[in-house]
Amino acid sequence: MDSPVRGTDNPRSAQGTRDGSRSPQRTRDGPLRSTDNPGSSKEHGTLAAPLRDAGLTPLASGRTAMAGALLWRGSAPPLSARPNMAAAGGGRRPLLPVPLPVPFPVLLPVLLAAATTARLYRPGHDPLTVLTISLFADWESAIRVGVLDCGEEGNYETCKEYGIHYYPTLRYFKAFTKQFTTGENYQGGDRELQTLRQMMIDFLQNHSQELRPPACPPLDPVLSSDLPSLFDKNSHHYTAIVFESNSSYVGREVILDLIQYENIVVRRALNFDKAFLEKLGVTSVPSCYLIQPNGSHGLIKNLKPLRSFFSSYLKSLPGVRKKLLLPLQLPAPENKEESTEIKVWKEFDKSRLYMADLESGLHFLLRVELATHKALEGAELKTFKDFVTISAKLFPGRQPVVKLLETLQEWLVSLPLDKIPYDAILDLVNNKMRISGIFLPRKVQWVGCQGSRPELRGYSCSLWKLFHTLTVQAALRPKALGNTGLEDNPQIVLQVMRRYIQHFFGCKACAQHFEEMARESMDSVKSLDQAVLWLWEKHNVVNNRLAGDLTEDPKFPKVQWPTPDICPACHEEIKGLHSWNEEQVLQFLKSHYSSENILYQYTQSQADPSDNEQGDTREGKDKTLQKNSGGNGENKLQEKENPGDPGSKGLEKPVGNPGAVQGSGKGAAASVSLKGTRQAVSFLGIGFSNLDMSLCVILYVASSLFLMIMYFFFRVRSKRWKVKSHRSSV
Ligand SMILES: Cc1cc2nc3c(=O)[nH]c(=O)nc-3n(C[C@H](O)[C@H](O)[C@H](O)COP(=O)(O)OP(=O)(O)OC[C@H]3O[C@@H](n4cnc5c(N)ncnc54)[C@H](O)[C@@H]3O)c2cc1C
Repeated sequence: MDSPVRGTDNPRSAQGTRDGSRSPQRTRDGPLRSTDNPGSSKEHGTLAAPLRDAGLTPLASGRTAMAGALLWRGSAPPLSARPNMAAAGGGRRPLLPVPLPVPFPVLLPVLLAAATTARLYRPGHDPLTVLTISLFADWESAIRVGVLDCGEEGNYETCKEYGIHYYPTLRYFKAFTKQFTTGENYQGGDRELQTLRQMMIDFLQNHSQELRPPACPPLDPVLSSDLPSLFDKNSHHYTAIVFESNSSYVGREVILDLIQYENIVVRRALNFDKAFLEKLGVTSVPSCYLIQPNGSHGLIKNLKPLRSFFSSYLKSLPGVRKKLLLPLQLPAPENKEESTEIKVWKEFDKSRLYMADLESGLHFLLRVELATHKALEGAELKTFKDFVTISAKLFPGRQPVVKLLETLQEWLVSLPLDKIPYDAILDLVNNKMRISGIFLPRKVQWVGCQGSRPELRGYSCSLWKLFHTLTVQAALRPKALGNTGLEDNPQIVLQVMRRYIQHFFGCKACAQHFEEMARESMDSVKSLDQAVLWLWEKHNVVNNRLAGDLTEDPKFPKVQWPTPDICPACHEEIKGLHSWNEEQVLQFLKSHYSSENILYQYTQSQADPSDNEQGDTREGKDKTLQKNSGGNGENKLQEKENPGDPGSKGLEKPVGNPGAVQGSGKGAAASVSLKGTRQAVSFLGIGFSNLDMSLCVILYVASSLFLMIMYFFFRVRSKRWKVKSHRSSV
């Protein structure tokens, strides 16, 4: 048999030909190439399995992760990455987000990859999901990878707690971390798989010796002086030594690839001791030298000097086996929720605008995207205020939603603070003050924005629709922004959108692209009509760029919009070339994004029992967990109860009056300092928190005391006066 190992019995007599040194190889191979992780295809028939295998047990299952080492609290690569995964992984099923918290103490190092269902990342650029797969297989006893989907309702609070603003975000948690921490941010320049692997190795190596995870073998190179001891004939296992340059990661990757295998020890050595290397016949690096259990040894030849080649060769050695690990407690398959979601398809008319999409977008924006910011100040606060102002004035929504926006706007205007904790805003959005007549549905209900898979479309679609609607409304009602300080600026909606995307939109790459377009031509917009057309045109530029991209929903291909079937007059042909009739396009946009074109089907009514308790997501967390364990989401519940119920389109009239709203604005202002209040007492339709009640009591006691003091003061005075007048009369 032609073994690639050319044995020599004595390393000191080993000869080698000098064929020039090779620089360390860094694999640029695709993350899912079978050679990258030979075991992966077998071990990861589905992507759900690796997560469960890794002990990343969904909290919903109520079970703990393996050895209690790890629990994840939230989810994932932009679910955006999921379709990519499926494509890149040759039919692998999408990775499931792991809706679990990182528990403290953390026993093993953990890499948390947070992302969102906003799925705004291009396939090749988001290796996180891929990373989790390739690492789960072999590195898991040294480091685990968890994926948190910040677009998942049950994870909103976690993402906020961990301060995840952009996607994907990578956080490291060192082993044996006892106290709660939001982890170390990965600040790396790119998110290429190879870079991430190397970052993880650096992270492991930076663990202090005593905090190094027990299963993590030494990653430092063997000293030249210690090398001869590795040739000890009495060892009963293989010893592989990867000779490499100082900057190479191949050795460490191979070490980690083999940690779950018995009968083999992998070490790395640097190529400093040239004379010794020569004796071993090592003429180039990286090279892999193998010492057999019987003491014979030699350089492994005919192998490409790549990590994957070294690893798979070593794993295939006779007697080298994967260690038997204790079977994990596997949770029940988690996917029910998603598959149910996909099945319940809502029929819709693509020529209409659905309020459910706009409200769901607002809900996501206010309760998820912005809520990950602990406080707003400076430019962010200004952007938020302006966004709320234009929405309050222009959003063609149901009365309770508009009232909510108006209340929020008045409250923001009335607050003389430079910095506002976002929790205070959320209290108002969640109507903690129980102000009658204000209400924003708390659920995502995509209709015209639903995707053929849950990770497609959704929020980013609704955000486009929201801003198109706002530009059109501004053009249709030019006086709407009067007295707001934002009037007389035809670019105002676009500018607010630009700043919103810049400061808050989770997809940084998208924000960058949008900013480039804005810088290029937004200044040229001179009228409200031009603003409508500018956004339409730029949206089509984005559509064009993303056409054929894996983020594209096959059921909703990226096309130049509006298509001839919904607006034939928008299209013209001049000398055989397509051209837009912009006048017609403007008319079409003004009609498409007008109030008259909005359908209220599938909107959630205030009477929805699940919305009666408008607690914040912290309060909802327990409920969410219960919900998750039930395996079905609220969406589905609602769909069952209200499958496109036209009755739900009722435009709820606000129950309260303007006064109530005004008063509540002040009440909400007080809530800035009312963090932590939980229970509320309802009186005359207005909610009072415990703190409110305590303040009332204090005020009551204080005024009673004041009255008593005044009483005694005047009594004493009048006595004195009587005595005085008595004396004078005597
Ligand atoms: C500001 C911004 C920038 C983005 N940049 C990127 C990026 O760089 N890379 C990336 O991968 N993703 C980006 N996205 C996301 C991407 O544009 C889509 O939103 C996402 O892929 C979902 O696509 P969709 O099929 O739902 O249609 P979307 O493009 O989201 O469109 C939503 C709906 O708007 C209507 N519409 C379509 N075109 C127009 C138009 N020209 N004018 C008016 N209405 C229209 C249609 O009814 C369509 O269904 C960005 C999103 C936003 C909001």
